[in-house]
Amino acid sequence: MKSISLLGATGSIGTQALDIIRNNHDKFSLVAISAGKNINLVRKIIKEFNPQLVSVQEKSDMDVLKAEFPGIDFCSGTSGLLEVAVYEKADILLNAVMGSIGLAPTLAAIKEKKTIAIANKETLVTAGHIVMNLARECKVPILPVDSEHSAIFQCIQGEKLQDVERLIITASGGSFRDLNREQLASVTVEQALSHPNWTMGSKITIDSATMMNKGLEVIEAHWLFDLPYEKIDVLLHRESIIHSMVEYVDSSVIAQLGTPDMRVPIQYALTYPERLPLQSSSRLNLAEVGKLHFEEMDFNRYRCLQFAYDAGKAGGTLPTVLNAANEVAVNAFLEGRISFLAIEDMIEQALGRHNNIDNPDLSTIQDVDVETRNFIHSLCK
Ligand SMILES: NC(=O)C1=CN([C@@H]2O[C@H](COP(=O)(O)OP(=O)(O)OC[C@H]3O[C@@H](n4cnc5c(N)ncnc54)[C@H](OP(=O)(O)O)[C@@H]3O)[C@@H](O)[C@H]2O)C=CC1
Ligand SMILES: CC(=O)[C@@H](O)[C@H](O)COP(=O)(O)O
Ligand SMILES: [Mn+2]
Repeated sequence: MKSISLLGATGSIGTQALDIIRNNHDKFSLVAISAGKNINLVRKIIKEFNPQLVSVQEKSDMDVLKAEFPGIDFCSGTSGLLEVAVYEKADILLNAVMGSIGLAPTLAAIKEKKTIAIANKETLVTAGHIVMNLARECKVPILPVDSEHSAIFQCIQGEKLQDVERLIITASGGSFRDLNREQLASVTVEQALSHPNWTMGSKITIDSATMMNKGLEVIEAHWLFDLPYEKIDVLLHRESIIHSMVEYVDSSVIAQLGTPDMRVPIQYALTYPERLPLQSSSRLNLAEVGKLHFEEMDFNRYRCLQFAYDAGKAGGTLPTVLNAANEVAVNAFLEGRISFLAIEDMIEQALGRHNNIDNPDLSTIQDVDVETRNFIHSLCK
């Protein structure tokens, strides 16, 4: 039996993780959860899974829940995320919160020797060197949940890192893959939220449309697999059937395929190194799919991908700026305060004005994160 603490239990990844736990109650127990503001869903989760510790974003919500569920421990805010992350009865932290707010809980859980299953890519983008160094020091595994990284992880099992020629991360192209840059000027939030292949949280769906999601994933891959950016490529693949590939020095390419279903990588991270049958997963039928399509990435069309490669290669605090600027700009777009193309303009401005700091420590990263957010807020006014 593996005991799980789940950050972001009410989200897209969180609820799919609950599905896996629900279908394998003899293998997993959910001991602690965090949520944001979806209190009705928190109530349902408590009633079904009976976690012993629950954190919510707002103290007022916590007080309401405390009165309703006297046998459970509650906490709130950023300190609540930390408490859930280090909960003593948990073996695994599944980090499925959205944004770099997931960094501090991840570091705290690593120090407590929890195995980390990480969906929360922003944490690795903003401070990958700190997370991975600490994980190495504490001998804690960081298991990928992001579909592309899980695919790569599956493709490298039993292989040697020095035999890897390059990673090929696939990209669907997102909601606007058939639009040119002129057409992008007038797209709506509703259109942007309509991903062709995946149903996901709103922030990552916008990232997918700007191609920042792939940029974040390139940086995430750099840290997870310890490979230079020159060995990480992106390939447009409309169907999201090949979740990513690894090319080896002998020219062999190993790919991981499947229908787009995040429960596969979530479950693999939770069961690794074992596999479990996945209930009611739709099986891949390649004869039905018929054709798979591939195209080179156009870095002029998808400027955010170029920003991410540049920031990743430069290192230092630039990835922190990239991520923080993106989080605030995407939120402003979702709230209807800025246009779709303003997202990348603002990120470009934030990167352009930043004096990069080499090998930043945690407090430098936190300062740069706050400073960047303030800058983007000032642009959005
Ligand atoms: N969805 C997907 O298929 C994939 C997602 N990922 C990554 O996984 C992470 C989660 O994505 P996704 O599940 O789509 O996101 P969602 O927006 O669906 O869920 C986010 C979760 O985080 C909670 N949350 C948000 N802000 C706060 C906060 N300030 N304090 C506490 N909790 C908070 C939300 O709570 P509430 O809803 O209660 O407010 C919710 O539980 C992201 O990093 C994303 O990039 C990676 C690969 C695929
Ligand atoms: C499911 C998942 O892992 C997402 O990150 C997905 O990759 C988004 O798809 P695209 O960014 O390729 O559109
Ligand atoms: Mn992904």
